[in-house]
Amino acid sequence: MTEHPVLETQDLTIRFGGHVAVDAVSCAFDRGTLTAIVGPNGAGKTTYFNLISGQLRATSGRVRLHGEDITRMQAPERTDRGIGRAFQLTNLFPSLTVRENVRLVVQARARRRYDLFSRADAHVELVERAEHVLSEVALLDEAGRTVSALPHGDQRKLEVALLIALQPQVLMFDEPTAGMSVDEVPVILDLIRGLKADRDRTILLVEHKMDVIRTLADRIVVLHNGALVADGEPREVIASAIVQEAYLGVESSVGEPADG
Ligand SMILES: Nc1ncnc2c1ncn2[C@@H]1O[C@H](COP(=O)(O)OP(=O)(O)OP(=O)(O)O)[C@@H](O)[C@H]1O
Repeated sequence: MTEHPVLETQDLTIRFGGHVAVDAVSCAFDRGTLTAIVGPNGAGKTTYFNLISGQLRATSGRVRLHGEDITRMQAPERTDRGIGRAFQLTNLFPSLTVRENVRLVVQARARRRYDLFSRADAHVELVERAEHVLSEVALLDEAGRTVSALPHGDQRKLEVALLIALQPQVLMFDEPTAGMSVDEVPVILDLIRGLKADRDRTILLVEHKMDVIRTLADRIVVLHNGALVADGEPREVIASAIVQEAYLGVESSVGEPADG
């Protein structure tokens, strides 16, 4: 039996009026890999993410998860099946504590997936799972704090915690370090690196900062005008003529020297 890639897009396309924002993108993502999706502003990166997570419907083409066609599924159904997208700050409950926020997601997940509520020890298990998630993102010490009182960096950690709480197999991060201070960035990168260490996870990362991409990505996919123009091992892709031409002139952060 052929093993399907965890996630795959085939000729995935979306048009907004006459504008093709994602143009016949075919790409497969395997278990245990972290792929950075890069490209100039307006290249279609976020739109591609929206098509995968279900926020947008494709004009044509397919999205498959473990070989199953999910192109027409709504976003929540895709989440149930294992596609998790990092929460934005707006999804947090600011007046609840960190722990309460995590428990809510753990609980919602359990209710949908495991029917844990039918079991006597369900509560204990949910509590333990939430504590485990909190420890994974090093937020145990802040667990009792109200979200609105958390420093910005910890709120961003909580976003990652909520993603983990969903127990997705595919984890999608859209510019996870955007708007972060210099000392906050390494913390989130360490978290993503830690997630990557679990070889069952498949991570997709939209990111502009080339130093971040260099340290995290196993592979780089380049979008330009909605189309996939390069795909491969980071060093090769960065050095390729098409990236030098199509990307370097436009996105200056990519032009920084390699760190070895
Ligand atoms: N809902 C929409 N309606 C019309 N056009 C859209 C819509 N969403 C995206 N676009 C257009 O599709 C193109 C791709 O946008 P997208 O946000 O995916 O680019 P991006 O690569 O994520 O850019 P950035 O790096 O600036 O975030 C842009 O030209 C954008 O204006």
